[in-house]
Amino acid sequence: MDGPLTPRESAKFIAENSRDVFIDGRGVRRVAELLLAKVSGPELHLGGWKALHELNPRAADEAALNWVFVADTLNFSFWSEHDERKCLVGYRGKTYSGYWSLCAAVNRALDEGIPITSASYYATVTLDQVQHVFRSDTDVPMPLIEERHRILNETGKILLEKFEGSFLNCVRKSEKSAQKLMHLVVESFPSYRDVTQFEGKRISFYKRAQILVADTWSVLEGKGDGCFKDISSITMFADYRLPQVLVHLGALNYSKELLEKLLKGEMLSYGDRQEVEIRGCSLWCVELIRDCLLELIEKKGEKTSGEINSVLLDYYLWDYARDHREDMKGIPFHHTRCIYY
Ligand SMILES: Nc1nc2c(c(CN[C@H]3C=C[C@H](O)[C@@H]3O)cn2[C@@H]2O[C@H](COP(=O)(O)O)[C@@H](O)[C@H]2O)c(=O)[nH]1
Repeated sequence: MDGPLTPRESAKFIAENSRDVFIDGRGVRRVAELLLAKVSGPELHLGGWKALHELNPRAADEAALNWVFVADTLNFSFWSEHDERKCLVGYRGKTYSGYWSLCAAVNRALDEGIPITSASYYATVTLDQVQHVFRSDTDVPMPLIEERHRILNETGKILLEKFEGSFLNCVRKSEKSAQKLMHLVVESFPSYRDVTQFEGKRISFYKRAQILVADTWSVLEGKGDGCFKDISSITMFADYRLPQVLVHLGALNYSKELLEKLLKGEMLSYGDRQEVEIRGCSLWCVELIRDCLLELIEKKGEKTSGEINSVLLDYYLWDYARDHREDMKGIPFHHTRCIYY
């Protein structure tokens, strides 16, 4: 049986058939112009992954790669039903929420001597131990903690069986191809199979597999085993934050019916038509923003600090969403509880 459409093909197909989510061409251009001012700065540069985020590893070694692998294996579903009551993790004097609460908990465990990034540990870690490692400072636990436990055991066992317990071996098998690494991860680890249906076609987003490839490229600083010649074929990562920021910036719009549903906080299930349209149109929107930005760079002869690709645009927009949480309060994000994003 043929595989699903690639994430990029999926996004194009969804955007062409979407009924409740729309890309705004003027908004795309406005975002590209916002980004043009940043192309020579640190935010749109590979080095930003370490320079701008204190919780990310500083090193570019096997241990740092195993850190990235665990973080991206658990990189899903941090949103809470009531924003004022959520999981928080205090680490080295700062309090972290959302995705960063996961990273803070991983670093806290390592500081406590718990080898949470070692497959030989998490392949058989117990639920109690996982609840301890990812404990919250509030009475709201990290969402889907049982699923996280199941996925750690499953993923750890496979990493031990197929890759001698080291994600570096998985990276090396991909021979410096981002696409090969993405597909090797999806084939090897079931929890990364972010695939669903739309209008009778099998489509893929591979959100966690793509961000794993991107974070591998970043932690290895684009050098050695992380020198992916095709990193620009990786698309943005279809999560629940990027749609929110794209709507906030005017590049994406929802139908009245969908907006009302989201404002009420109604849940969408993984694979629902509207959930797929939100993810697919967001992905395609970032591809169009990238195309427009590359045109502007060409036209204006802007100096860039390296190759501009969808990975760096995604990182920038995700960080922008984090930094503009207050301004975005009125823009709902879609609530889907799943292990894929
Ligand atoms: N599209 C996209 N989605 C991303 C990320 C990241 C973390 N990457 C950072 C780490 C190092 C790099 O420097 C990146 O800045 C997490 N997520 C997703 O967001 C959601 C969590 O959001 P909140 O509840 O607000 O924390 C959840 O679905 C999670 O899977 C990204 O980069 N892009």
